Amino acid sequence: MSYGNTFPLWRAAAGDHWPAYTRHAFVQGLADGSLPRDAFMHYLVQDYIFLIHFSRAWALAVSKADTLDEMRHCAATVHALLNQEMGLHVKLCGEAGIAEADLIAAEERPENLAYTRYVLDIGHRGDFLDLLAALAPCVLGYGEIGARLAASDHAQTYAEWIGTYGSRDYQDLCHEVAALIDASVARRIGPEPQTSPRWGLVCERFTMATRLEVGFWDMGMTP
Ligand SMILES: Cc1ncc(C[n+]2csc(CCO)c2C)c(N)n1
Repeated sequence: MSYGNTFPLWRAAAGDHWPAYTRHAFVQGLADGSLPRDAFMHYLVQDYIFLIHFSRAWALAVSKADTLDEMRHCAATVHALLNQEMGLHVKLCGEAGIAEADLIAAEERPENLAYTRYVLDIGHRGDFLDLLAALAPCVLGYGEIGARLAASDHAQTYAEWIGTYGSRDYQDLCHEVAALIDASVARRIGPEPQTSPRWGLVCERFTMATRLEVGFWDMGMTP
């Protein structure tokens, strides 16, 4: 299973960093239910802050876009993040006795800050495609993880999380983002992107964001 044409190339360019992210011990713990509850709650609190800054990055993509189609897609993502995806965090944290005010007041961990500010920095100094390359591991990595875990014989402990990212809706979104990436590559680099001097740099953005995802899971395991 894969998403589009560009993503498999970027994923291959990331080498061992990709499985270090998608097959991390944190992910294994979600699948078999062995992840300690306090690690999961700590991850969710940090991820709430992560999503705030990620929304800012997608909003930056709206202003970096060249076409209305790109603008519409990115604006819809900002809306979905702020008004839907963060709701899962508020709900799961609420069930554990953590109020939304506590989420907003939580102290951001450096690994979290490093990741989102890296993406924002790439977005500020690069173009739309640079920004998409830095955003892609987040969206498509969770898509891969969700699809794999949902299709496996997973424990019920974290079934809601697995169900969110393994869902048809989320998988459809991943295919849409992959199509957005493919169109953006064709538009900005051309039909043979791998021969362009830009290609290596774009792969670097993707790889660094992948490494920062590994750091985020590591952080999740140390509440
Ligand atoms: C550390 C971390 N990485 C990825 C995601 C997943 N995610 C973040 S934003 C978004 C929607 C579109 O960008 C998705 C799927 C997460 N929640 N936390």
